[in-house]
Amino acid sequence: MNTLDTYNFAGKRAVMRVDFNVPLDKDLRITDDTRIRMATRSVMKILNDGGSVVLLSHLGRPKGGFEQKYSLEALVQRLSQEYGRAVQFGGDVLGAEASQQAAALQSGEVLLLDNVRFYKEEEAGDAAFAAKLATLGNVYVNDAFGTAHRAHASTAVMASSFAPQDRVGGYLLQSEVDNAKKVLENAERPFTAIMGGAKISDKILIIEKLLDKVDNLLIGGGMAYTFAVAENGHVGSSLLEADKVDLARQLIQKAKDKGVNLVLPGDSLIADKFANDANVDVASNHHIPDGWMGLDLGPDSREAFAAIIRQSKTILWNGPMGVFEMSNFSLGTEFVARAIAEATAGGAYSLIGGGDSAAAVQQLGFGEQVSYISTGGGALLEYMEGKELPGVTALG
Ligand SMILES: Nc1ncnc2c1ncn2[C@@H]1O[C@H](COP(=O)(O)OP(=O)(O)OP(=O)(O)O)[C@@H](O)[C@H]1O
Ligand SMILES: O=C(O)[C@H](O)COP(=O)(O)O
Repeated sequence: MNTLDTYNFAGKRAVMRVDFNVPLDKDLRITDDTRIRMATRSVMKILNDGGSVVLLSHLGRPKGGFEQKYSLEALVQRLSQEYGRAVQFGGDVLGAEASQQAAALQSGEVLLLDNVRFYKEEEAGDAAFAAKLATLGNVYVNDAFGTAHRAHASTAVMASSFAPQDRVGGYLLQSEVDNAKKVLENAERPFTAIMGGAKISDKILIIEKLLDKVDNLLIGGGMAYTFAVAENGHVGSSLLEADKVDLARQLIQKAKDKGVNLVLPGDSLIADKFANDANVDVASNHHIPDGWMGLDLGPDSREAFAAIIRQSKTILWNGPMGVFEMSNFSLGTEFVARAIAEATAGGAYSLIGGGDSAAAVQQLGFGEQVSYISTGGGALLEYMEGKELPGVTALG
């Protein structure tokens, strides 16, 4: 892959795919700007070389066609502040204004175009659409790691409109791949993976893959209750994927066969409704009363999880341990985050992936105390599953 450091952008106009799919509140204010900040080094390298930049991104999942709530216009001010110059907004990616503004860019200038997903052709990976996007610049830079698992027009297909030497991987893309490789290929032992979040169905492939790699696999969050049922537990009204119980049973058996220490929570904080002001109690994960649901790790499990994490040398974490958005059910996630920070201070390598776990680590103030927080959710998991990332492959 060509890297930014080996390319001189003086006099060049880079069309750069970034993943600025950042969360916005109802007033269209950015609530987490991590993905913006993480791409800044790449943008500044091009500008400092004397090049100009045309930024392409998606935001959310529009139906195809303009929708204000998915417009990247909401980012212009933040980007201008980030790059220390007025970022121009060119609107519709295929509009006349966009191509005129792109053509008129001077050295050191930045143009942001609107959401590429306002065209259905983006997600379809349409070749003609991709070729039009490619006319916006004379060198293609992809720094959109978070979207590298999508074979879309702007993330992969348009690369082929450029000569191989003019397809460049950005710093973020490169460092994400390097960090993921470190865990996949050179993990120091004990290697512990912590999986949480809502659903097993999203994470089956990664769990299976990890069983070949890790010493400890800790499973928390909503998906733990399907495993509890697989062990003949009673989980009340906790989150349950009834059609995945057999699969959970198979994963438990596979872990045994492979000698992996699969750890399920022994207890949970249970609530009588899905709300922060619910009545709360503690129960064994196998004996949750009817009408109650497990919303966080219980006191024994959070200690047990933390103890294993503290003794680990490589740690991969994806998905919160409970409904951490509600303050009364965030303690399990906080224990895990703190234990990871402690292990990291003691020399362990820790990689955090997934939008919610990354947000949790930042919110709890441990952002600076882990080795790497990935900007990828699905992209990181797919890479870890051993799948090729089209966004990376397209760069050659
Ligand atoms: N016990 C539980 N019951 C219900 N929901 C839960 C439970 N534990 C965690 N969750 C929910 O799971 C959600 C996160 O799951 P998800 O699988 O999306 O995590 P992620 O992989 O970190 O995030 P992303 O998909 O954004 O990358 C959170 O909203 C959290 O409230
Ligand atoms: O947030 C993400 O994971 C990326 O921006 C990809 O978004 P998508 O899942 O809508 O393709």
